[in-house]
Amino acid sequence: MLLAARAAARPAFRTLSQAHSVRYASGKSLSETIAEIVPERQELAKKIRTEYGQKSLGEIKVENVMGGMRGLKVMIWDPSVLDANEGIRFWGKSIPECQKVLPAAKDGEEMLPESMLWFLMTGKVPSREQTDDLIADLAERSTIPAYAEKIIDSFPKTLHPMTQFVSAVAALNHDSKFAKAYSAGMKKSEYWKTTLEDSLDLIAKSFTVAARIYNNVYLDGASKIPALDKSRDLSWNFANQIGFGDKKGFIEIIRLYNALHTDHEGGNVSAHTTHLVGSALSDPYLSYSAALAGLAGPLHGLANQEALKFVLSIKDAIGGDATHDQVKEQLWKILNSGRVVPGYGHAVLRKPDPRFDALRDFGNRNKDVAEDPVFQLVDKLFKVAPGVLTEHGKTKNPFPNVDAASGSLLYHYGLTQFEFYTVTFGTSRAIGALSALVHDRIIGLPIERPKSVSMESIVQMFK
Ligand SMILES: CC(=O)SCCNC(=O)CCNC(=O)[C@H](O)C(C)(C)COP(=O)(O)OP(=O)(O)OC[C@H]1O[C@@H](n2cnc3c(N)ncnc32)[C@H](O)[C@@H]1OP(=O)(O)O
Ligand SMILES: O=C([O-])CC(=O)C(=O)O
Repeated sequence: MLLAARAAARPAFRTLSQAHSVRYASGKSLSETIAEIVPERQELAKKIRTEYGQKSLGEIKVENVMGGMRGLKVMIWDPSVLDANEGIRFWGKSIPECQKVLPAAKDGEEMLPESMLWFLMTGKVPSREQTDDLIADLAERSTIPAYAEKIIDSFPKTLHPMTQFVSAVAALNHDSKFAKAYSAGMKKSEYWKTTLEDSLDLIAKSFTVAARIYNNVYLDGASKIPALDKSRDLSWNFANQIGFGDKKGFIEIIRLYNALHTDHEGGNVSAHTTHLVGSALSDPYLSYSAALAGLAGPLHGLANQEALKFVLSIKDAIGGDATHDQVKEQLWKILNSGRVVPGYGHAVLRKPDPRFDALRDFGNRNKDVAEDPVFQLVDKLFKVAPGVLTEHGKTKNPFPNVDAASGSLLYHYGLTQFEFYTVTFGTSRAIGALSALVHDRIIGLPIERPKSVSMESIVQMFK
């Protein structure tokens, strides 16, 4: 009776765009929901420009310029803000708050990257039905064109999976709706719409691209990839396509992993790169491909591969039951050799990363993970490394970041090829970075072009 009343009250089926035939049975599509907030976001941008345009957000010191611009408030990023002590908040909500309110899959408990995507794009928590509609919409977009398949299949197996990912995502710009509309004379006020279309296409296809790379590099090649099941979410299909479709725990960790890694405000290398390249009105594919190249650096996303490599090296050298003193010894070894401890430290955070906490909590909630010696070693490191790093005295933050835990969970479920881990990070980061890019276009941000100075000019200025 209730269901029938609800169905009767629903507006007619809507489509997200002319290009897609997915019906948003829940009512307004994602695009229509964003369109509703466009006037208020533009109004806010106008107010900020006119009323606060001449206010100062802080002083720029020479140490900032010489120190990677740390701490300078120099860009707008609306979907998330990072606090040094609390960690990330998405539109004001902490990770535990998001875990409470963002819908999970019908067959799972972890928040879905799709519900996080809706939230990041709109600032509104999606209903169960809206999440289902977005899942269906993305599923329709997730097939990759034959030319892109050919390109991916032509890569040598020895090419790092991230390099393959960077190249494949750039090549997808062949079908960019933004680039096509721009060259046909699209008005500035319309930019956000095709940016959104490209972003949703890219997000959906990135999972299929990632699975294809995995099959080519580690399995029997593309011809053996299971077909996409368009009734399922992106993480389920990704897991299924790389051979983990029957592992519920793996599917759930992939969902949580993808939801957690989406966004970390604007200053990190991958988010900032998307924003910077996008500011030249390069389309979302080119912008995000550049971001992936940054994510592939060992001080950023590649640290998750490096962190697991380090944990396994301790296990190989000493065994899973290493004592705290033995772990300490390994930490000093790496520090004394002049290397960084991967998975520890952060440019902004000054407390343990709440994403690390969420992943550790997942492990502790799942008995088979909690009993895994590799996961237990991660836990031991967490207890020992902050003290060692503090004694070492260099890093401003001796605590773990997200990369300290993520690899051990993937490894536990059998995804042992850690050179692939950053690709999974990349499927997730697209969701946050591209949500922010849509917002850049909504408020009409200009090309990014800060002023640089030479060292000689600094000496000249202050001598
Ligand atoms: C998803 C992410 O991207 S999270 C970050 C992932 N990266 C890592 O885990 C790699 C290890 N960590 C690091 O290299 C750093 O902590 C970074 C890159 C994350 C942050 O860098 P910064 O903001 O420059 O850190 P900070 O100001 O604390 O650095 C001061 C010094 O401590 C050192 N330091 C920082 N972290 C570590 C660490 N984990 N191990 C050893 N030394 C460290 C720095 O190398 C630097 O040394 P230097 O003066 O000789 O150059
Ligand atoms: O914020 C940063 O600089 C790095 C990071 O943790 C992320 O991008 O997820």
